[in-house]
Amino acid sequence: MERVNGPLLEFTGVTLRFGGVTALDDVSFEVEPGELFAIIGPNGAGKTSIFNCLNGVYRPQRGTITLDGTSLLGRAPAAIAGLGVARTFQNLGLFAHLTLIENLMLGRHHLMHTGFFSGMFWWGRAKREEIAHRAAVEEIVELLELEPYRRMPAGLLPYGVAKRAELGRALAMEPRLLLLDEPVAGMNLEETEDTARYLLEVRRELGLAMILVEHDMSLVMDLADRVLALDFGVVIATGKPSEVQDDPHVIEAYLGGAA
Ligand SMILES: Nc1ncnc2c1ncn2[C@@H]1O[C@H](COP(=O)(O)OP(=O)(O)OP(=O)(O)O)[C@@H](O)[C@H]1O
Repeated sequence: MERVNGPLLEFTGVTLRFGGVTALDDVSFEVEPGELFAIIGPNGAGKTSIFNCLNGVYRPQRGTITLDGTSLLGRAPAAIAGLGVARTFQNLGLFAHLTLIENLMLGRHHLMHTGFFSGMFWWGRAKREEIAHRAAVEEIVELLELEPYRRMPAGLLPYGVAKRAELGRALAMEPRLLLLDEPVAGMNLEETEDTARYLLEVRRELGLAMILVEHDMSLVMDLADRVLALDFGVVIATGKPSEVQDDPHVIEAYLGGAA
């Protein structure tokens, strides 16, 4: 069911428990189409748990999660990816022995209709499909300025380029919602600035909604349209970056964590 108006993602009243630990406590937020939405919070606040609920790895005990009005609850991760939710990982999720292009082509796997046997019998159709997929991948290579690394095995890519290639693989899925898990973790200042530039470029070119989990506060404040702050699984503030930054609960959560 495709809706014309309203938020792309509705995450409503979600509670997730592990034994005695409440990882998410009645968490609600919405993401609009094309919005860059950031989630911040100290270690253990529940940020990764939100991603894992969104992509079907965890099943919350309470609440609802819908993408364009379609419930994501109870669906397997592959099915949720098929509905248009892509994710990048804190630790790289590329296949080290495959080239950059091959890794990006794998990102399109769920979009391919032609299997091995139908490929044998419907050679023409399979060929046309392959060409269309390659063209889509080449557009991403161009957008992220990855041309010089096309044929390099992913395991040999410099760290910053490998992170960009992972972003490319997620984009190759043609997602409607992209989950970015600490995209600048382990990067130096130059790589961080490059990443910010590429994320803005992706947003401008593709108009894609993104949720960013990130510890680098200046990146969040520069890029995000809105920010949600969590502490011990509870939402303590939601709003524009400047509002959240000045919120006394947020300051308290961060200073408390540092003390
Ligand atoms: N599979 C699990 N089993 C048990 N407890 C878990 C599991 N996953 C998360 N938790 C707990 O849920 C809480 C939230 O963890 P989560 O990883 O979502 O936090 P986070 O904000 O992503 O932290 P970080 O910034 O360190 O990545 C923590 O107390 C964590 O120990």
